[in-house]
Amino acid sequence: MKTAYLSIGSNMGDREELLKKAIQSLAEYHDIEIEKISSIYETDPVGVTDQPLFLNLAIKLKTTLSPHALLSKLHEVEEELERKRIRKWGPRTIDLDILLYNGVSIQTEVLEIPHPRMLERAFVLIPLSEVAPDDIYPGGSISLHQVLCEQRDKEGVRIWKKIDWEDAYARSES
Ligand SMILES: Nc1ncnc2c1ncn2[C@@H]1O[C@H](COP(=O)(O)OP(=O)(O)OP(=O)(O)O)[C@@H](O)[C@H]1O
Ligand SMILES: Nc1nc2c(c(=O)[nH]1)N=C(CO)CN2
Repeated sequence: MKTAYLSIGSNMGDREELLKKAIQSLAEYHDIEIEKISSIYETDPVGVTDQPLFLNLAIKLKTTLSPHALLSKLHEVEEELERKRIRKWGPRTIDLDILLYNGVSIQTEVLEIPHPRMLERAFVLIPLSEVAPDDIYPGGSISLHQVLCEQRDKEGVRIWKKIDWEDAYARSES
């Protein structure tokens, strides 16, 4: 089993419901085991700023899938949730990104790990530090917690809801 970290975001439609559905779809897949889910954060849009606020979270999972197979699974979930992408960095119902995968570095046309923009994004690092405080950023020797401490711009990211995810699953299954 390999360990991977994902970032999930939504800023269109019922944002919380879409995040939950994405996690549920991943959890139902036999090659993926979800280990940890961060709180939900409400975040100011980065890049294209004239768009609605996002909800963002991070998850830690174990998987037998290769990085490319995991990416295909994420694309499937995005399609299932009728991801609409109106413009680059613009509003979307759901966005799933691979941040880290088992300490490896990958640079291909379709997949880059670590995610190339993760270190600049407080909306990624703050949730990620909840689920991966002791993990080491690939190629370096500092932990993600230290990476976060060194990141100066933590503005525009507010905790929105702490969810007891076990409870949330138990309710949706009953
Ligand atoms: N680590 C990664 N996780 C997810 N997709 C990736 C990754 N590296 C490269 N990609 C590629 O990026 C493509 C475009 O992704 P997407 O449309 O979600 O970008 P974006 O969310 O608008 O911007 P950003 O990449 O800055 O988050 C995907 O189809 C995928 O092939
Ligand atoms: N706050 C926030 N801003 C963004 C986000 C996101 O998930 N949250 N995703 C983007 C493209 O991946 C661009 N900008």
